[in-house]
Amino acid sequence: MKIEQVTLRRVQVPLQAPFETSFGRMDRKDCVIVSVYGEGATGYGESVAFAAPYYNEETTDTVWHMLEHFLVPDLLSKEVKRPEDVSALFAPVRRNHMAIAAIETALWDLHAKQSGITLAQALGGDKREIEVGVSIGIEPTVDQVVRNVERYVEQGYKRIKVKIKPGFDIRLVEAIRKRFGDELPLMADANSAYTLDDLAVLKEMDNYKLMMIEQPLAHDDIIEHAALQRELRTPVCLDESIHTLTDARHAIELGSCRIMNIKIGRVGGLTNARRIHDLCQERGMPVWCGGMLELGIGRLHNIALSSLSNFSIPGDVSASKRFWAQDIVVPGIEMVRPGVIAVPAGAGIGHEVCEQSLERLTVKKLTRSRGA
Ligand SMILES: O=C(O)CCC(=O)C1=CC=C[C@@H](O)[C@@H]1C(=O)O
Ligand SMILES: [Mg+2]
Repeated sequence: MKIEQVTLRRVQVPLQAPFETSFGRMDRKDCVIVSVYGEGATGYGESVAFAAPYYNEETTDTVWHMLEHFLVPDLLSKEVKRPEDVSALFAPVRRNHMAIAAIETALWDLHAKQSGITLAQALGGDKREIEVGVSIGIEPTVDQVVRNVERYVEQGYKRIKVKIKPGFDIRLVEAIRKRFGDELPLMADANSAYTLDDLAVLKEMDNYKLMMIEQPLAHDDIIEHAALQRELRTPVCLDESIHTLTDARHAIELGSCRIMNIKIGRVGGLTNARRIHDLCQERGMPVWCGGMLELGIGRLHNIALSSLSNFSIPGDVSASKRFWAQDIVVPGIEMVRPGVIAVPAGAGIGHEVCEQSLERLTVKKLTRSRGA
């Protein structure tokens, strides 16, 4: 692969409406867009770290720092044959997975474009369409969340995920079941808000036929999740706890979960995401693709990844209008039928990136060239 230049842009975009989880409330996206240039093509990546370190330890500032001082200089001083080599190139770097993923995903896009194939094909995905779900934040009242669920059910989303926290859990799922019945594919995401002292509440969740409960316990735990899973009929799904292929293997072997959420950023890029997908497939564990309130670039990477066959549960891969008045990709991401998004047929991520919108949203920019 020829890589001649890299540009970093920090962009800030308001969300259509604030998004609240057990760890806080967000009202804008603040991320780094990476453009890598080579042989007349441009590959794009998008960092998924948030501005503050409450989902994981990375932030937009740490991502920028890692890219500027370590990852971009490293990449521009070495030869990379295939995007898979990037994981090996950055293997000596401890953690900072979201910074690594921001540039690794851009290289996958560049590689697919230089090869004239779709990103899904480059990854080995064969689905033409994917079923999608939506993630709904915490609101001041249960009624407001129920109204939001109604809106997204009407839009056809195939799976509804609601955010829960202690005191805003049983009442919520009970109200949703009462309004929509047991057939609605429903799950809850706790973002690590509980401990084993809350076992009674978590066991009560078993009464509501949830598809799964996501990351109920500590962000860095797989031991207590295994103990919890033994107590619950509802499958536990791990999100925050899985950073590496080894974490995934340990969680499977310990019985810490029955479903895995794969986020490209959390695991350091598409190569590792695919490895975890393959391992879960071998071990009979279904996976789905988690979202991080991405703009179009990140969403298109998620769509390509979701084209792999073991992504058998609809992921958090909602359409552009879920979060954005106007996306940075053209066309924006839309459903082709209720709850279904087409895997793009164009080379790489398959949609154009609107460079004008990017420039307008950019608050900081840096360009580095090979040999400069
Ligand atoms: O991007 C989406 O559509 C879903 C967003 C979402 O549910 C999450 C984003 C970021 C952090 C968390 O709150 C949560 C998750 O944990 O999966
Ligand atoms: Mg989650």
